[in-house]
Amino acid sequence: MASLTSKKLKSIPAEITVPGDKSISHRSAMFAGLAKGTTIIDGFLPSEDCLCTVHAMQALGATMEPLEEVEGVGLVKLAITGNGMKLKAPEKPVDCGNSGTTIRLLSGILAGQDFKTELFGDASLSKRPMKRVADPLGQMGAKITGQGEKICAPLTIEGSALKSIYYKLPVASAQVKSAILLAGLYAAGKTTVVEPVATRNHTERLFSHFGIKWLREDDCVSVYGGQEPKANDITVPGDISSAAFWMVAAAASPGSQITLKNVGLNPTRTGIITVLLRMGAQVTNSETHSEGEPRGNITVRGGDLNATVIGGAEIPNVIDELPILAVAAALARGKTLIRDASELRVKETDRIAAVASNLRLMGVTVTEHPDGMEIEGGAKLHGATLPCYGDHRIAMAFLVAGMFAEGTTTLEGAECISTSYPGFERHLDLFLNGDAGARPIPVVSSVPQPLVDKMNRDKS
Ligand SMILES: O=C(O)C1=C[C@@H](OP(=O)(O)O)[C@@H](O)[C@H](O)C1
Ligand SMILES: C=C(OP(=O)(O)O)C(=O)O
Repeated sequence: MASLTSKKLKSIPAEITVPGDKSISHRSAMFAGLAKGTTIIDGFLPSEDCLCTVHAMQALGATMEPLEEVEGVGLVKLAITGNGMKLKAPEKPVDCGNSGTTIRLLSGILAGQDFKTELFGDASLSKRPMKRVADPLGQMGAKITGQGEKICAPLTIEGSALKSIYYKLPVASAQVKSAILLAGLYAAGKTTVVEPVATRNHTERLFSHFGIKWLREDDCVSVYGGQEPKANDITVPGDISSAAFWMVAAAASPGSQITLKNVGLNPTRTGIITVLLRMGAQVTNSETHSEGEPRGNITVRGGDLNATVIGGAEIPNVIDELPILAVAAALARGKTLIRDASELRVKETDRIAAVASNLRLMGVTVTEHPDGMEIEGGAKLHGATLPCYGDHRIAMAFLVAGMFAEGTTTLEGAECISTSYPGFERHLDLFLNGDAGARPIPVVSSVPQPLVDKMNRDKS
């Protein structure tokens, strides 16, 4: 198993451009595969998770042409050609890898097909609850079966002619909301999802981009069935959830400054900026583009961080950033409380238990609660050999923690980082060793044949 090592940080680079947004890349590939005609996706995130979505859409009848690759990162520009909303039955079970977004959103799309599909994933995905999508999609008329009470993968999805529903989400989840809205496109009439707390709205924004009408009234999001996405080229902004690691590294380094270039600034995702500001970092953003998915540069100036409380309606907005915010809390003065975040227990691993255990191994006092944790900031961190629990966000968060610890910190099983951040190691190196060893990242515009073969592998 690959391990990655971190040590005291040498310098904060002036600028970093993180790869494309994961949520938007998944959805772009799905919508493009449902549209008749060709959509060019630029700034695509070629992470393991998003490639699973591309392979799935290929297995369901869409075609994909690779257009541009960045060395050490992967395919960042591709063309997807769909044949409309009616997909082709796949020849074999569809592999969703480690990706909750892939399996849950695809379930919504497959609920409206006239065939049966099997979806499976890796050991981590197979433990995550799919009942949250099986229940509403079942009410719409699809037949979804899975393993045990939580209806875990492998799932079988037997699509049918769907009926629309009015559904109150029992948990704040953009994946569940999106699965229902996607199924709503296949249902007669108006499908409405009521959110207990607002979650990321990329599906809605992409509906607009692909010409699908939807409406938001208070806490309700609705879509009418019978609409079909229209192919429309898209440029994906950088992922604020990936930028978060470097934002915290800079925020906790008084006197330093970093600019994260071309990051998505959708207000349903920028909670990390609010939290870091509250903790005492200086954070500014300059929006360069406000249509569709807003984007721009984020500049963080480090300072002495103070403890805070993170909870309530803020949680869905920082859900994937909580591991690295817990690291920020360990570096801050005072006791930070994270609450209302029990959803962290059903991610790639139990992120409350994993963060608490790894922080303790580095010398931090942490009290675990069912829905969060209390972190005593200000202790001197010491390096340690830590597990990732197969979770990319745990791996990256603790490699950043290692930059503030005495000695070295080793994350075992760090290959899981490719789930969301190809090229992470090269960026980490800029912090640990400075610019000296860095090479410019070449863009290869004609994609090498082995990659073309790899990308087309699942078509057969
Ligand atoms: O819709 C999405 O793209 C996502 C929603 C969130 O999950 P939940 O919907 O389970 O909260 C988030 O944790 C995940 O990384 C991506
Ligand atoms: C939870 C995550 O993703 P997913 O649910 O798509 O596996 C994540 O990226 O942190």
